[in-house]
Amino acid sequence: MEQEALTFRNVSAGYKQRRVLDNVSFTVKEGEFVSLIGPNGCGKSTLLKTAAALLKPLSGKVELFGQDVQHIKPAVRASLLGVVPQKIDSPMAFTVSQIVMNGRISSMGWWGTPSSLDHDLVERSMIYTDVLGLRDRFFTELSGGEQQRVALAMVLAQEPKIIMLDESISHLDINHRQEVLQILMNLNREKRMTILLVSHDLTLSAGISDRFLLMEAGTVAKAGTPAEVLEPALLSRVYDCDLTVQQDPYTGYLQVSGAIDSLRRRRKLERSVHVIAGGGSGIELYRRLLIEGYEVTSGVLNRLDSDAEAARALNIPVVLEQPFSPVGAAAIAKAMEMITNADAVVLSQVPFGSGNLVNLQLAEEALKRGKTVLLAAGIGERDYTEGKAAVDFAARLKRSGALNWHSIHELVAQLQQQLHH
Ligand SMILES: Nc1ncnc2c1ncn2[C@@H]1O[C@H](COP(=O)(O)OP(=O)(O)OP(=O)(O)O)[C@@H](O)[C@H]1O
Repeated sequence: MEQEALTFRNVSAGYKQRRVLDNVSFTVKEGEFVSLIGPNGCGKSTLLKTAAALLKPLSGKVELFGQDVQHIKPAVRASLLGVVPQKIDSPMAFTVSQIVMNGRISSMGWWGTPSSLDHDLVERSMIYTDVLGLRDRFFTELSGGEQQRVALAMVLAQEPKIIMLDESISHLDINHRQEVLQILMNLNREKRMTILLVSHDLTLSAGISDRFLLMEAGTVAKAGTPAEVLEPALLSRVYDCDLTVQQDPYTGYLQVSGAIDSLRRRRKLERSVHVIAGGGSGIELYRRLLIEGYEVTSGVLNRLDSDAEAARALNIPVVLEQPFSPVGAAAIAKAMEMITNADAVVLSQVPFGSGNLVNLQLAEEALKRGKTVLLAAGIGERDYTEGKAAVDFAARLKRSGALNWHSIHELVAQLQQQLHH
């Protein structure tokens, strides 16, 4: 049976103020080539740092070849695991060959003298990664792509059993990217080296990986073969945008792409959306609706609300009311005018209290005027009114034809369907 190279058992981990990984469990078997994918900030680098014992789990356990990674001595760990980070900060003026020789330090000790084997491994790694010509240059003076190749050379010189690469091919030109991937695939096939590659190039990764781990907000949303994970509905949800997956009829390779058609088509849509928000819940809606090409209006908002500030910065017309005072008739009339001019009304994930319940009345009026009304789902968790008035209101709105939305991607699709067909 294949040995488990890397195993996360119910691992939660993160930084002082912020828990990032939430009860993550998965296994990478020895000899597998796995791509770790997921949107910016979902926790891929944090996962690698936890695997490399640079971060201690808050709970759960990380095992490297069956041993708790926290209990493995650093020198032994270096013989098992090499990490090519996103970026290396070299504090001192090291030359390229000195940096690559660092990969050997754990096996010879800080004060040890490099043996001829060490020199051979360093030389070979530099040849493989095409950095031999840079050997006497200072690392800090290299380009981003050259630095990435040197970092890989250092890890290759380390001769670990598993290599983890954190977007380490992102700066490489197409030629060097192919070469580095070829090196990784050769090591994987010929030496059964286990590879865990953080990648944003889903198409490329699909062609070279045995399996994908798809992360979403600190959890593993799905693990499986590329075909199992590259599923348009799942990807569109996790990346919160429209993605398509096609299979090349000749090679059988999967290709993931954003909707280029809709990008090319994108122009002013001549449709307007009124957003009812508050407390910062409107900012992402404003951003996405403007990018999609809608005219946006918003309100009623409290004058000091962060959404009011964002709307001002984005030139979005808003109806404002003084803070700490009930919404007055003038503001309500102004908002109603905006709603009458809008094609749709979107309610954000704003919490409701007695002070802003009037916004739900505005939505009700919008429905009466035949507007499309889209309501963020889960109002029950955001209802701070007495007697759950907002929940009752939302139920009434739904009975009158309001639609629910769960993600901005879904909201954009619903608007498209309601307003453009
Ligand atoms: N040193 C740190 N201290 C506090 N928070 C951090 C630290 N490093 C990362 N984070 C936060 O942890 C979350 C996950 O970050 P991480 O770098 O793991 O994401 P990622 O999936 O690798 O993203 P990307 O695709 O952008 O590289 C982010 O919200 C990030 O801001």
